[in-house]
Amino acid sequence: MNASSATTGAPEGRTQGEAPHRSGFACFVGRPNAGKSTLTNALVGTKVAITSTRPQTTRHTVRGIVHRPEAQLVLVDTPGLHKPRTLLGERLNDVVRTTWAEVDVIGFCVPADQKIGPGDRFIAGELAELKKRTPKVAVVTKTDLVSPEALAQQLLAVDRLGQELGIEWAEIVPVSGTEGSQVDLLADLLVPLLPEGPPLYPDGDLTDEPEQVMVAELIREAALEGVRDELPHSIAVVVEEMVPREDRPADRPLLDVHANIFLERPSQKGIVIGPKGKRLKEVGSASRRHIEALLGTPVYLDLHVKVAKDWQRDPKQLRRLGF
Ligand SMILES: Nc1nc2c(ncn2[C@@H]2O[C@H](COP(=O)(O)OP(=O)(O)OP(=O)(O)O)[C@@H](O)[C@H]2O)c(=O)[nH]1
Repeated sequence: MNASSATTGAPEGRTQGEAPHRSGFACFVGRPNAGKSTLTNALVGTKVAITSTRPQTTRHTVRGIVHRPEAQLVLVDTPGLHKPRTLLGERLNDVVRTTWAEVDVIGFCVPADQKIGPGDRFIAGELAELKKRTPKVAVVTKTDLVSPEALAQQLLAVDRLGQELGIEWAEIVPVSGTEGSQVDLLADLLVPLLPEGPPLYPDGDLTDEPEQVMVAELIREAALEGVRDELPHSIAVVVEEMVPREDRPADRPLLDVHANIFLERPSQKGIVIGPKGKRLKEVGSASRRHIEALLGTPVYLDLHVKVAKDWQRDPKQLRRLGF
């Protein structure tokens, strides 16, 4: 495809074909809780990646797509890289490294409100080792939490970190995902780092993640809300079926969603289900609202809690649960 046919809708004042259309993949890396998912959502403008106040909740590679007249930026949201303790941990790290090797630009996220620590160094060290000369942009996140002076210090610290490790940051950009501040600027800076090429996805697509996986993530997010620290890594959600209810009038459709919440141990059931099933009901209604918003249709959600013993350590179970 030539450049001009891909730049339809170019802003006024720019003739078509002046700037070539660019498209490609970007991913944000950084320690758990660095604000990667929030930033992805802010860039895409809708809730696609899963955020949580708990670390390491993003398990699936969720892509958000930023559509611009002159460019298409596909965001690949990777799980936090961490020292593997279980088979699942190892797989997650493999997923992260594979993702890094495939993208056109990498955003290294460091929260503005925390000193650069061993976690950041570990990841930056891995980035420095990357064989491919993929451009790397340092993103200082959560700028709304700090004073301008503290932010300036953090920008300098990130610059120094790059020099120490031999990483040449293509840009160093401060942003706030929650406030949306400088998010557009970040997109503006990422776009020129993408290769020339036609759009990779149809206009209007926000993500190519299968709907069922996104629905499962929404349920998992609701199930994690407010539970003890030991649970997050023990919960997996599988959507077994999503079917439109038959015999519904065309103007009042209903989607039946059947999903299982898998836990590692029977003792965890009580936490998720709650007294007289109260918590599970709350999980159901909270996630149903999000699913309805995502899919734009009323949903009947049928949730079951099951125990899949030690699923994190069992390759067969991991595959069945989609890892
Ligand atoms: N104040 C403020 N909080 C933020 C901002 N970005 C993220 N947060 C919060 O920081 C926490 C972690 O954000 P996430 O976006 O889930 O972080 P993540 O890097 O994707 O985390 P993992 O999935 O664990 O790797 C959440 O509680 C967010 O609400 C920001 O710009 N400002």
